[in-house]
Amino acid sequence: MVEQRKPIPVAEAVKKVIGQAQLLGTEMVSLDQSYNRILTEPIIAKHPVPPFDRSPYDGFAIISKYSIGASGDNRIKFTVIDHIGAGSVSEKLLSGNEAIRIMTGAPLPKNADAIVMFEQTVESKDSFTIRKPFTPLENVSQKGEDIKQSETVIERGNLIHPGTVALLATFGYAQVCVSKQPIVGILSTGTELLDVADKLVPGKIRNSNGPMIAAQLARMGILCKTYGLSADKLDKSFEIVKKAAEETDCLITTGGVSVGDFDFLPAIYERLGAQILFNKVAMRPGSVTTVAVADNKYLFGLSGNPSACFTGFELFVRPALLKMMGAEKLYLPHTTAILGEDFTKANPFTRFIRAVYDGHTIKPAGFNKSNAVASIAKGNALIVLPDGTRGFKSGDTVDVLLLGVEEGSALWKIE
Ligand SMILES: Nc1nc2c(c(=O)[nH]1)N[C@H]1C(S)=C(S)[C@@H](COP(=O)(O)OP(=O)(O)OC[C@H]3O[C@@H](n4cnc5c(N)ncnc54)[C@H](O)[C@@H]3O)O[C@H]1N2
Ligand code: MOO
Ligand SMILES: [Mg+2]
Repeated sequence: MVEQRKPIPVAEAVKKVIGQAQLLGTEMVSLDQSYNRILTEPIIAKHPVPPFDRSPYDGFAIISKYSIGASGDNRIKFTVIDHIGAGSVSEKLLSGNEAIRIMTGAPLPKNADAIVMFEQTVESKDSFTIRKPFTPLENVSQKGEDIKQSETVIERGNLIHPGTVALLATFGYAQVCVSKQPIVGILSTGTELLDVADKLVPGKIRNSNGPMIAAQLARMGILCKTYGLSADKLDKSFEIVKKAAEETDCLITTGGVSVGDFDFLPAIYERLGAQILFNKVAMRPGSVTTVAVADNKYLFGLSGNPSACFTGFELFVRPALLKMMGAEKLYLPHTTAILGEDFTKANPFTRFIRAVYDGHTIKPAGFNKSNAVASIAKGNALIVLPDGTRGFKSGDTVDVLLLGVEEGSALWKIE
């Protein structure tokens, strides 16, 4: 008799998975190695930004009150007494209608309080005239206008992206405290599997799941240990899984999780004494996705079917690894979009359809069965259709999860 499995809703499955995450420690990395890592402490402003009042334009620094009364009919003249570029400080004090020629980024001279852009002047040798009055602080980039001293600019748990790198550099973080990364193993199970470089022979296919998952991890900045291929032999597979689980924080297997005669992952989990969090999710593809925990380590039993495998990674593995790294934004960013074509197939389970999203409209990325490969390659998003009996029409608004976005969302929006 085939085993009857009880499907649980996707949201519940996600919750169960992230509930098991064991926090990894922290480590220091150099700033140039910090991209894509998770900050373990907030970035607090060590000084104001900018650190001094400065000129945002190429022009002249003046004392604004000496420009009062300037107009087209009454041009006021200023005499230039010094000349500075960014990186230099003028030691001169202005008096009356004196000005300092100043370039963008240079600090405002001591008693100047306004900047006149070159375009606002008529220049002669060592002097210029203006035709409008300037107010105090006009055209001045003020100290702290971007960031106040001691302000928490970025909270801990955020991903370090190029903007974060710029901020860290601004405050002089040559070393950055980030969370350690999980050691993740990948094992592709299936007697039918060949290596990428192998020639096709009858009944066999090349392993596409292993390299795909390695790339999904790489997209998160995580390296992996590859355990290669394992034929569907219970004892042998058990030994490899046991060893791989010992050597990693998280082992991702693909294939062998369903109810087939050669689907041995359920038996392997049992032999390991692993706690099964679930072995059926009310979703398509990936309904047979199984997640277990043994010795505080994750065992992700992703389906062998490529689209199911891909989806299982994005929905479950990704947030779990991010949670282990102390990240706050665990989930694929959610949006809604207009369905660009009919999708009439009814859904007994929540359906995740690999799709092409152009920022407004979204369309399924072609052949969309669980065993499809092309749609994974073509898609940049997942359409999420709720369970129910009706199909969906072109023009309907649908839920969308975005793929490949650097930083995730703190909220899970799918039931
Ligand atoms: N009687 C039932 N049969 C099946 C059920 C079920 O509920 N009752 N579930 C179906 C669903 S849904 C899926 S999905 C698959 C899941 O199967 P497994 O996770 O056990 O995976 P395999 O049987 O090992 O392989 C499935 C399919 O994927 C191909 N595959 C496997 N590994 C790779 C790889 N590394 N690269 C590329 N392709 C791979 C494999 O050759 C099979 O074609 O079970 C259904 N059956
Ligand atoms: O797990 Mo299967 O992918 O639902 O089709
Ligand atoms: Mg199977």
